Amino acid sequence: MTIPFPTTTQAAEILEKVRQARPRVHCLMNTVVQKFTADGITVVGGIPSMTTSLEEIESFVTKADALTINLGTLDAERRKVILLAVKIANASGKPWIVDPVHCDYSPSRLAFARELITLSPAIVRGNRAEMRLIGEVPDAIRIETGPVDHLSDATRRVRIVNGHPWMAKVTGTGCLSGGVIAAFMAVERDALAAAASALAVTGVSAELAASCARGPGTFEPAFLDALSAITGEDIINHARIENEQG
Ligand SMILES: Nc1ncnc2c1ncn2[C@@H]1O[C@H](COP(=O)(O)OP(=O)(O)OP(=O)(O)O)[C@@H](O)[C@H]1O
Ligand SMILES: Cc1ncsc1CCO
Ligand SMILES: [Mg+2]
Repeated sequence: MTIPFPTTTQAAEILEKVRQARPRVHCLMNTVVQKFTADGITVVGGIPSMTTSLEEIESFVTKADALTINLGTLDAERRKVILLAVKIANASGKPWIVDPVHCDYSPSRLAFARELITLSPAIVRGNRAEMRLIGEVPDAIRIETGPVDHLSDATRRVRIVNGHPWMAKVTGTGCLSGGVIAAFMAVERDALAAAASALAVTGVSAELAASCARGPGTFEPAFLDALSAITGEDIINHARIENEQG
């Protein structure tokens, strides 16, 4: 029998650590889902900051515990601020995750995503179409989300089977997961355990939320309510964290 990695008990413990430590997460988030992402980080127990100002990014990243970079609304100014933020995060040992949103729509965005991947992110997360183009990421954890989330590093493969189809009907649940994963990475050095736990927490929260929502519109606030209220026991009872072989 293979032992699930991380166990549901470990996932519950990492969530509790987030709630105790209240990590600061700086987000270079697309303009579409800034509020939703900030709310997701807040209700799970972290403290978000969102500025994209070139003059201020050094101070914000220095004060943050982790960084999330999202390419959803990329322009020339954002490219500059992202590269500076990454430099500061790397120099100060802060973990960061990149979400290559819509890299499948634009060759220049794909090239920028690939450039970022050479700069040592802890994690690259995208949806199926995006990660198909990104391919392997030998020096980072690769996460492809969807009905089942697939996570891998050089030696381990994990899948998270939780979630609900309404997650795909609310814009930004993937972007939000980047913020939540960053909060979990801030308190757990093993980034694969952190990310698997974060996705189990969002997936189980979505299931609990869907049971009292009527559709995607009422699901969105119910999801934030569930992320706020979820207990360690909910995770132990409902998380489906599975090892993948090979
Ligand atoms: N059909 C589904 N069933 C269960 N969970 C799902 C389903 N589709 C997506 N999810 C969950 O929704 C979240 C977002 O995944 P998705 O792959 O849709 O990201 P995305 O396309 O990058 O989203 P966005 O760009 O809108 O932020 C993940 O946590 C994933 O597990
Ligand atoms: C729809 C959309 N466009 C740019 S970012 C974003 C949010 C989800 O990826
Ligand atoms: Mg996305």
